[in-house]
Amino acid sequence: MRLVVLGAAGRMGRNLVRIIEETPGVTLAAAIERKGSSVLGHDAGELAGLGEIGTLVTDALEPVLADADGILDFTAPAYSISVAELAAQHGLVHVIGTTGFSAQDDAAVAKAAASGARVVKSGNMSLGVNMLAVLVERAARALAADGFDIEIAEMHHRHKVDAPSGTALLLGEAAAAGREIALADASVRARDGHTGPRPAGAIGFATLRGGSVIGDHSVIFAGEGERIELVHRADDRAIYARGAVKAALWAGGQAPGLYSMRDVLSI
Ligand SMILES: NC(=O)C1=CN([C@@H]2O[C@H](COP(=O)(O)OP(=O)(O)OC[C@H]3O[C@@H](n4cnc5c(N)ncnc54)[C@H](OP(=O)(O)O)[C@@H]3O)[C@@H](O)[C@H]2O)C=CC1
Ligand SMILES: O=C(O)C1=N[C@H](C(=O)O)C[C@H](O)C1
Repeated sequence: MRLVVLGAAGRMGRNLVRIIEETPGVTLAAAIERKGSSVLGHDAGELAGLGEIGTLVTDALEPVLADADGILDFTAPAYSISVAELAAQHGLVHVIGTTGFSAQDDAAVAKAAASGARVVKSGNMSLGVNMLAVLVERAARALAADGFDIEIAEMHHRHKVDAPSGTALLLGEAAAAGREIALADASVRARDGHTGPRPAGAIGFATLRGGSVIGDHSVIFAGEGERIELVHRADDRAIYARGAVKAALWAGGQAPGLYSMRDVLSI
């Protein structure tokens, strides 16, 4: 399967190039960066710490799509939406790891998936986080009648631009599904000043940013006199890149549509 990596010089882009190079059954079709980027013309393998692989970074996405099967996209929402439209036109697999989408952005991606793209979109492509989401949904369902409050805390590196993280929202959706409610009706995404007591049934979010933290997430079920904490800590961005490549290989065999990592992993 020939895969195009967008944002190839980014933190995730470099990991994607490394994982493609070591995974049987996939090859790097092109490495893309935006017009004017200082890395255009550089070897994508050099950027990824592999040495020369002969694929030079280019800003010309459309010409490479005719010879590609899929696109791996960890960039920014507006760009991911425009690429989803191209993926639909070319009938390609589009794996979207980008986070920070609005509801309107999500609708645009769903439209592209309904027009011919095979889209896998997830706030977190790792096996561990998607397994955690299964556990969170199960715990939220089992504890629904017992008055446990749900709080989701996340910490990421100082460069992260969106909050709460895509993973925190994915875990919030899992908790809401367990309680059979809509997350939008229950989520409390910020607290400041005299907030009053915690609303019953709220799903709260807390965001920390600093240093080089790759991604830590905790889902806390706080009851009367006891507390359950379900935690995932990422030690290496390769977990996301491996998940993205797995998603691309899986989506290649699916009908056009919008899929999640839980679909890919069958969990
Ligand atoms: N779902 C998952 O498992 C994971 C998701 N992510 C998400 O992936 C995204 C990227 O994260 P990360 O790699 O750390 O970020 P980086 O900033 O390191 O990389 C982003 C890359 O995308 C490029 N890019 C951004 N906007 C555009 C645009 N409009 N047009 C063309 N290229 C663009 C950047 O280029 P430039 O530098 O020129 O802006 C850069 O090369 C984030 O949304 C993050 O939350 C991250 C890890 C895992
Ligand atoms: O920006 C990041 O780094 C990450 N983003 C994703 C998110 O928003 O949850 C996934 C992971 O936590 C790393």
